[in-house]
Amino acid sequence: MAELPVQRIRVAVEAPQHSGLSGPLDYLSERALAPGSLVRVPLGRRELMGIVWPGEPDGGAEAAALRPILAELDGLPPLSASWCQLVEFAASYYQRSIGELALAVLPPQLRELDNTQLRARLKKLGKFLASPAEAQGSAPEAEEAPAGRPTLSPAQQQVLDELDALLDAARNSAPAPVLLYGITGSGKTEVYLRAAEHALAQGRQVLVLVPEINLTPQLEARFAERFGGSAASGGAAHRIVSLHSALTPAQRLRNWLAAHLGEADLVLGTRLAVFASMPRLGLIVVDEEHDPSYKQQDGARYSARDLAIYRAHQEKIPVILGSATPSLESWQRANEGRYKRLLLPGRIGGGALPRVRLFDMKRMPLSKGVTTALTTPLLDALRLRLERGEQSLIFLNRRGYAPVLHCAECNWKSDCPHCSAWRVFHKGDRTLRCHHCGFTERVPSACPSCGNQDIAPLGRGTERLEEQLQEQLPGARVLRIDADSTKHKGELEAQLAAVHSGEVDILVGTQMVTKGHDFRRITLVAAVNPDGALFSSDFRAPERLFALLMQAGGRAGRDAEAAARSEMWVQTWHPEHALYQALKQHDFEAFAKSQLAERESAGLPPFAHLALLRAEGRTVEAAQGFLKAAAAFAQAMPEAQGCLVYPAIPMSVARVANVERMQMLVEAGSRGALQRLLWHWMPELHALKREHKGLLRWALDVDPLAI
Ligand SMILES: Nc1ncnc2c1ncn2[C@@H]1O[C@H](COP(=O)(O)OP(=O)(O)OP(=O)(O)O)[C@@H](O)[C@H]1O
Ligand SMILES: [Zn+2]
Repeated sequence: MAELPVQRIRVAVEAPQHSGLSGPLDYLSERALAPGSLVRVPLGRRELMGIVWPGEPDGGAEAAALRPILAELDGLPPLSASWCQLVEFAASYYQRSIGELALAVLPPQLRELDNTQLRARLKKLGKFLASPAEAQGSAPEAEEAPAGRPTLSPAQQQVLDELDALLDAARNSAPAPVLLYGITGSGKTEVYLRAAEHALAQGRQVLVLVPEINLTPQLEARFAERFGGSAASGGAAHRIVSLHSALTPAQRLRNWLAAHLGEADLVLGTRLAVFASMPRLGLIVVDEEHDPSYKQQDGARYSARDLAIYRAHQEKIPVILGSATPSLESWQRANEGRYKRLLLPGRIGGGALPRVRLFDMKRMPLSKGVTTALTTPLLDALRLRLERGEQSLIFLNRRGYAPVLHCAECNWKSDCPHCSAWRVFHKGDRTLRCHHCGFTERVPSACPSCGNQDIAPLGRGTERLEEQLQEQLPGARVLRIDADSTKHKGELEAQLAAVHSGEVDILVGTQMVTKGHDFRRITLVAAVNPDGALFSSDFRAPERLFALLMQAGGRAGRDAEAAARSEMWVQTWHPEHALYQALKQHDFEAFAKSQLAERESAGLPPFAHLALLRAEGRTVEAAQGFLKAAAAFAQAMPEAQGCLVYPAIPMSVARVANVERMQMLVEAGSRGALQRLLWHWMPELHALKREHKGLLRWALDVDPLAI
């Protein structure tokens, strides 16, 4: 038999951008392969997974120089054209190579499989799917018995009607993104559930994004209760899977496969789930859309929220962004009419938002034996809750016992030898720990510098607050929830369950506990030390603080019956600050308006577009030298017209693990102008890296969140 002519096939492989291989590579195959198919190919001396990529092969190299595709993973339907397009867009927008991004967003285990292993996995998946649908993972029991489908509040009904109208009007075109602006406890989740029901009824899949892993169990439980096939859901079972980084590699692959094969109807996940392959996708929900966790902080620094909007547009499906404190980007787009703003103005049950009280620390009497966080009025308020059998939440965004240990004799402080930061005192395991590089030592019994026995903690973290509460309020059941208390699997779920079931009187925690949780018994939320963010050099710090405090306050009075006596306390040295004044009125709109006016006059996002170039070197000079050369090159580029390159400055924590870190901001009036500059600049940066030997790493962050 005559040999078939071999063909060129374009394959995306995981070659990092700096290798200079930015696009897919050509390989040879004896038969045509559908775009989106997974294949194994040689690259250098390695053999890797690749994805047959849509589009014409490069055709550059001689066929004789090309290598053959080794195998095709034939048990799976190919990734869809729109999935490939999403990846291609993200790679281009965030300046990464297609192959790097495409492979990085697949479940890690998938990349390792051969055909035999894949078949075994699919068989296992089949068994899993045959088992009765139940939430995957450890969804907590809902506290109250499921009430089935509640009657919608008039506001919820109106939102859903408007949503329907929007979809009707947008037949065959992409509906505008919906910004669901609803105060805390207004029933946004119920709106997501109904919108999901609608999509599921049409045979479509639904993707729900949440900012943090620890919010997935709660949401999963609510979706499972509604759609998981229990009596309350009316019997029709839908498969729900989650996708986040806390799953085992095997679970992640299984859930991904379930979505890809169209077997899972609902996918709940964190930012990485925005890349889930979902052939029947019909709705995307982004809960707490303002949350900074949607931005990936390394590798391809993508914003899952922004990609969700792109994906919805491309697939012509609705996307709902929900928040009580929308990001100023989204808020501005709604102001401009590009997003459709839908409003849930009141709490379910008609309860009020907690009364916000600002306590001026300058006028606070210092109570004996208690440092300033636990002021007399706060202790009284806590006692009152204890007497009434209600819960309180104290929010302090700093974990550990104290941020620094100090010797009053010689002024030694527990700095980290490797970072420009203090090591934090953790009393529980008697360590000094650097939260930047992880360097950990046992607490010295005397000052390492002068031998003084009397070294003392300065300041306070959650651990110390917990201890002080126990001292001041003996008998109160105090529980701390932060990254330290929840290191092990299952701890957070157990702790949250204890709060829900009323085994806790006072909850102390970092921002971990302020988000999303539907606590029913809290009537007092106190922020004891929030001022730091008011004076940050990051222009987004006030926006973040406002959102955090609104969200924290939103944990109080969620039960309408208790709403009237619910309070949010803010202990501050600056009660007159505009941010707190807006908070006092629960006035997000006034706050947004004033922030947007400031941003506009200062030429900051959303009125300008930013990229941040970061450089790391063993010395400041190495990092700076690279950035200076990069700036000089940019300034000479015709594409940089209308763009501004700022001088390089050290990052806020300049040295981490003995590496000096610098950053340089680039600003442009439009997205297009910024993208043009970056496109021409990137190849030069790769070349510059080779010239600057002292440079360890550089990275580009498009639309950076933390500056
Ligand atoms: N129509 C309704 N009838 C009765 N209860 C409802 C209704 N809609 C929502 N709820 C209940 O009200 C509570 C608050 O709703 P939900 O958690 O959806 O609010 P949210 O807006 O998402 O809050 P947050 O932004 O604070 O997380 C929940 O316990 C929910 O079950
Ligand atoms: Zn360190």
